[in-house]
Amino acid sequence: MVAAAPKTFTIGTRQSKLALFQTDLVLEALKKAFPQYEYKILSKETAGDLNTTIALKDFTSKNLWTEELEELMIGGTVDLIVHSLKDVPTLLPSTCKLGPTMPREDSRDVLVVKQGLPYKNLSEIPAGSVVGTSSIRRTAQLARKYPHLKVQDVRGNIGTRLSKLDAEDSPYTCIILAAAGLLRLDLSDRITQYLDSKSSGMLYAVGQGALGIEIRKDDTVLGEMLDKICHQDTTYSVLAERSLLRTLEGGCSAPLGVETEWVESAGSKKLRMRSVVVSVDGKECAEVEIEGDVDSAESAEAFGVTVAKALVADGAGAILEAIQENKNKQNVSAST
Ligand SMILES: NCc1[nH]cc(CCC(=O)O)c1CC(=O)O
Repeated sequence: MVAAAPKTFTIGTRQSKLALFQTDLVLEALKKAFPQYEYKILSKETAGDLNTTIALKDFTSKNLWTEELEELMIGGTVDLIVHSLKDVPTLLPSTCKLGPTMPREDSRDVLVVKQGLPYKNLSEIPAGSVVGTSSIRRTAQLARKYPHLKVQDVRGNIGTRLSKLDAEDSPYTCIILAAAGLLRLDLSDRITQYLDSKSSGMLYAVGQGALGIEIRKDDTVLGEMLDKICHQDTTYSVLAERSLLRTLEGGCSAPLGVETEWVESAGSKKLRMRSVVVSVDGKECAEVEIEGDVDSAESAEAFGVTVAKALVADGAGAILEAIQENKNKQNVSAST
């Protein structure tokens, strides 16, 4: 009798350096916890990778980075997909789900100043300078806190954005990126300033810095395996953040910033969430800071809903509606 070949799990990923690095983190953790199985990687360029000319906010399909890999998973060609959680829509195909996730990298945004320029933080950047970002969240928060700066689109993966910034004829003085990408790619020397509520008033994107590990909904084997390699604090924080985003129905293009941290309060551990919704011109803003008892997936999601309601009570609903109306108008004119 020949022994049966060990079971093989195929991990789907995008092909960017960051995506492959993150996939490797999951692969190594699985290998260590479950050495009896084999693992292989299937990497694929997605629509989001291939189209770098259209501004992100103008894409109509929300599932730019995830859809094609999900189709492979539903078809059985891959068993799990490793995403940047930030790029994963809040609503998934009905047969897919996110599993528990691994420890989060630094979740903050960072300022990266063009090579050779002397500025050490956002407040030192001179009026009229161009900040590169394609994110409506970063644009809106910059307009609110740093109205003297201009914003211009910059697309491409992290390496491409850095070259666009440093090019001699570049229009940019600086760009804003996620710390996580730079840290994971060993580019921390490019970080000029970490941005957060204290240093600059800038909050990060829901899920930023965390991995999204997607599996088939009925795959109890992989679900239990991920339980073994997961980090509960991260899993609960990002469940709360994604529940907030889903409740506001802003989708991935909402000008919504968050900042979550675990704090000791009156002898118990609580999840503190700051959150902001800003109009694109920076003139309107809803902002809250709440602490909640979070000790299960359910209470994490309920906490996200609580924060969303508080934001709406502070005016977030009107800001998001105005953005939606504007989009609808643009779509009508574009299609006639
Ligand atoms: N939207 C692109 C994207 N998706 C994930 C990251 C970085 C890593 C992360 O946030 O997990 C980035 C680049 C960036 O925003 O700088």
